[in-house]
Amino acid sequence: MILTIDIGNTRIKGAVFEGNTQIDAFFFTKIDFRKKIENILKTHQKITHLVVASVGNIEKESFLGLEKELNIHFISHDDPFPFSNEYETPQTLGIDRMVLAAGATFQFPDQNRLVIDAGTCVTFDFVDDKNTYHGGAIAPGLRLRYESLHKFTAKLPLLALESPKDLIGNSTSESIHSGVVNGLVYEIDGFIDEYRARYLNFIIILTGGDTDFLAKRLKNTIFANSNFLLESLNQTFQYKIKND
Ligand SMILES: Nc1ncnc2c1ncn2[C@@H]1O[C@H](COP(=O)(O)OP(=O)(O)O)[C@@H](O)[C@H]1O
Ligand SMILES: CC(C)(COP(=O)(O)O)[C@@H](O)C(=O)NCCC(=O)O
Ligand SMILES: [K+]
Repeated sequence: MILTIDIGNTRIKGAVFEGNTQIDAFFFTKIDFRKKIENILKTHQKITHLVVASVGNIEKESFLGLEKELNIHFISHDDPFPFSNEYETPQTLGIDRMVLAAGATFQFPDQNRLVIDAGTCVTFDFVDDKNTYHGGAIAPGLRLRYESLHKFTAKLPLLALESPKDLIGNSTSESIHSGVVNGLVYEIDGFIDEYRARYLNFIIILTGGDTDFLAKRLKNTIFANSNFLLESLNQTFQYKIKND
């Protein structure tokens, strides 16, 4: 069994896989991280491998000692990936984005794919039907937009995510909700339309912490799967084992 861990800039997510079947899932905070891992290992004693994709600031030291019981692998740029990479700066490409591109390649063969990950940042990643990775976009995520409006102004309050009542915000709060939520929804739909002008057909996968909130508000048809990164991490590791 494999314990996959995705360390993002907001949250740490984990899932246990037996082959391709997910049998458990977790959220961690930085503080309870180590203890929680130890508990998971106790609950699932058949875990032999720990596979980590990190763009956050938990360092390898947090895993110290676990390598006695487990085979630990940090996914890196040097691992085999199922696409050819045309990013001009492949060494600075986020490992999470590489894993998402790999998952899209495995799960949706022989087609153009656009992966949208609505996490701390909203990332767009495009892999074409010849399995060439092109890159995409990095934009601020929902929570980050609320926080930046507050942080970089004198008068704007910090609000929790809420559905705007209308397009036209009739108060400070409603104006912020409209600007953040409607703004991001139009932005994502706008990006998809521009991709469609270049590539007639492609499938769209939406993932990340804001998946469910955004999915129902987009006009485009997408595959919504908030678990896509962890599934892709499991598949990327299995691909590595086969190709090593
Ligand atoms: N419990 C939660 N804590 C923080 N953010 C959450 C939570 N539930 C949903 N979210 C949303 O998830 C987004 C962060 O997504 P996530 O996939 O966890 O980010 P990352 O992978 O960058 O750590 C935020 O924009 C926020 O709106
Ligand atoms: C863009 C990101 C910050 C997204 O992180 P996340 O929202 O998943 O926490 C991460 O993929 C990253 O650090 N990328 C490096 C730059 C790049 O991908 O080109
Ligand atoms: K992201």
